[in-house]
Amino acid sequence: MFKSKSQNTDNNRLEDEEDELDEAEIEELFQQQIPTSIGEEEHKVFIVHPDVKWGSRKQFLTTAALQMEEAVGLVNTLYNWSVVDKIILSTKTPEKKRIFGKGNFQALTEKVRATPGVTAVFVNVERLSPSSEKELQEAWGVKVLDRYSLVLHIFRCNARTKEAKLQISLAEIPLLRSRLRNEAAKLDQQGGGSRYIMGSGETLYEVQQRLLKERELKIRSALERLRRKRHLLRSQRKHRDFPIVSVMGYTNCGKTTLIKALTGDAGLQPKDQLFATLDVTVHAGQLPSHMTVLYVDTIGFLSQLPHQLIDSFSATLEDVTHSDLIIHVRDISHPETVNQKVNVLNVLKNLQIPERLLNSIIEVHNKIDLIEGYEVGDAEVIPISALKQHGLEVLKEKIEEAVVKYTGKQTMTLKVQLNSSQLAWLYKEATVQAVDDVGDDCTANVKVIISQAAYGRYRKLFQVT
Ligand SMILES: Nc1nc2c(ncn2[C@@H]2O[C@H](COP(=O)(O)OP(=O)(O)OP(=O)(O)O)[C@@H](O)[C@H]2O)c(=O)[nH]1
Ligand SMILES: [Mg+2]
Repeated sequence: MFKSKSQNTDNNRLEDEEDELDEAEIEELFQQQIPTSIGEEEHKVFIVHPDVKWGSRKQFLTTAALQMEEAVGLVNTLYNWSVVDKIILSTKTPEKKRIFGKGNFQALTEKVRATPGVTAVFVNVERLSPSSEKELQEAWGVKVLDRYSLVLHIFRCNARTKEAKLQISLAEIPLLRSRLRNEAAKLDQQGGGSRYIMGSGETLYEVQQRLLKERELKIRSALERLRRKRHLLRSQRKHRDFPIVSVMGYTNCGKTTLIKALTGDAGLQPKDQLFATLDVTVHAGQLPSHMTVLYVDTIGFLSQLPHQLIDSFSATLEDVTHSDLIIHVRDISHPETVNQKVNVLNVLKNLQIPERLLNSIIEVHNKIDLIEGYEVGDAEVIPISALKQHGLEVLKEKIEEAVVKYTGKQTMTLKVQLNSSQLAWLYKEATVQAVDDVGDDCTANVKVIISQAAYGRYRKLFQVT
């Protein structure tokens, strides 16, 4: 908790905290290649999507096709990777030890072996147990990946900031732990695993486990410190009273492009790849009445993002629960856009976002430039092209309307007596955006973002009509 008296002290503390975080240490944690990590080599990938049959054949095939498409998208995200072949297999137990039935497994093994150039098989399940990973690897003679290791690899390639790097290092811990357990079991079979290290009273396995635990604690405490810093920034932001608008949606739908278009922030880099944005970043933009709002760029959704990965990244979504408004961006040119919408809304519900905020969602249909004559059926939905900057004025008006509705804040220009305490009061109770036209009569036009309640008090206090 920060109990400093002035903002200045807070700032100093912020810097102190920053110093406590050893940059080199974070880099070391991150660079330490985990044994299962994939490296930078080129891969030609065979994708297997095992799925349990459910509903009608059509329903089954539709969902399986969406998930296969996502799997292909994941592989293509990596610039020197490509898909050589793909297959959907129905299975009874996709998450169990034996994923494939005997017949299926044999047929699959023959197919993989007969595929020229293949260097890896991506089995599209959340996690493979280390033993089945090993078994499949031996049968197919190539690297075997599950969604956890692949998504982690993609995150690793895209991580830029300290927080993202730490979160990835944390997400790797379960992989390291299960690998360690596996190795210990192997050593035990050979009769060496439980031997004590001379004089230490610990076995090798116990030492390794302890080191891993220490690594985890180190990462967690570094993350906690960053998080506290973010809380502080957030409370300072709140104090400034700028409305906060979170921009959310499926990965690659155009969130970053849209924020760039709304704010003109040249530092933003949209990319045609999944998970280009791994950190929550905040960018200021102006609405038609010149009210300043802060747009929060967020990590994109994916229908089957592994749970543990979501856990380590959910903290980054904390900011969203504190926003005033959500914009849900949809890539309307994507063949699975409807399923994607359902998925995003489900994730939002699971994030325990307040009801008020869920009701405030503005749905935006992006990439309309890719569909000739696109028309939305719903008057509440705003069609845009973030890339071509079409529809942005209408969107800004809609955002402003919603901000006023949900926050009670509006932009006003007030005529203020400079020889009274009016201006000081406004600085304290509202957000002063500009002070203009200081004339001879000692008045100024002051542009403020002010809540209805504060404006009521202002009028009463200074007897303004
Ligand atoms: N044709 C077209 N392409 C767009 C439009 N908006 C975004 N794109 C493209 O879509 C790709 C993804 O854009 P981003 O803004 O990085 O998407 P994002 O939602 O931030 O993606 P993640 O950060 O990975 O979740 C880029 O290649 C953009 O140029 C649009 O209106 N029309
Ligand atoms: Mg982005």
